[in-house]
Amino acid sequence: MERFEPMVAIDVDTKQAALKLFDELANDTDHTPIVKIGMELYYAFGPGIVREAKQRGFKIFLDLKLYDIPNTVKRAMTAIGKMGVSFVTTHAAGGSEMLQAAKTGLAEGAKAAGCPMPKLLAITELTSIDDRILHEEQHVDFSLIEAVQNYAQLSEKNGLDGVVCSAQEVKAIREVTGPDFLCVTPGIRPNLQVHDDQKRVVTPQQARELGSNGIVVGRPITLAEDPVSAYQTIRQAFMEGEN
Ligand SMILES: O=C(O)c1cc(=O)[nH]c(=O)n1[C@@H]1O[C@H](COP(=O)(O)O)[C@@H](O)[C@H]1O
Repeated sequence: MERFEPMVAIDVDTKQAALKLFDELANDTDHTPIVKIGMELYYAFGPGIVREAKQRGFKIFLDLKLYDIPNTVKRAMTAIGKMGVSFVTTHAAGGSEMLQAAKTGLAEGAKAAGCPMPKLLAITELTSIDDRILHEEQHVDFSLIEAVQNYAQLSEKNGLDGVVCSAQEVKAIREVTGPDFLCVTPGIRPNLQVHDDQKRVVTPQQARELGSNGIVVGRPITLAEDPVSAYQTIRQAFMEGEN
């Protein structure tokens, strides 16, 4: 099973804070994390922040969660495909036509720029959603696990490389998808007693045991007193199964 180095979500509000984290994390050259650039950094600082991360040798997970009509998603993905990033996200809820458009656009952009094709992942149900929100607010009649399984199947059928889900659903996803289909899992909390906006959480060690291909970790690293040491502890638990 393919297991990626942890993906560190650099969700910070200044360029200086982002560059500081890049520099600190780039120093551990034996275990370089994948850097996740999401909406906060990208909307504030644009493609320049992606270049800054690439210059330091990181693989980039550009997490912009595209969700729009197929034509708009295709064109945006074409632009993203030219950026030389390694992972990209869209929402499975956009449906098969949008998912295919995302893949086509991404491939066209990558080809035009001579970049490798990034791995295209679909968000299933955000890890901040629980059964109550799904039923009471979104009026979905299926269980969360069933909804996630459905989105995983839909994504695989439309040629995506994998999904973003909680590690809690990985086993259920593996029952309905092929062995190479990727499950990338945020909602990682080394201390499960900490309650915040994440609802479906597991420890790094549990994510490993549940068969996650890659963990996405933000605040447990970015807000730690020593982010590099927090990263190393989390990495070891996920990659080597030690706490
Ligand atoms: O696409 C994502 O990465 C994502 C999907 C999801 O369902 N839940 C989720 O938390 N994320 C991202 O993963 C990161 C989690 O950060 P922390 O909650 O601070 O560890 C954030 O950057 C989220 O945007």
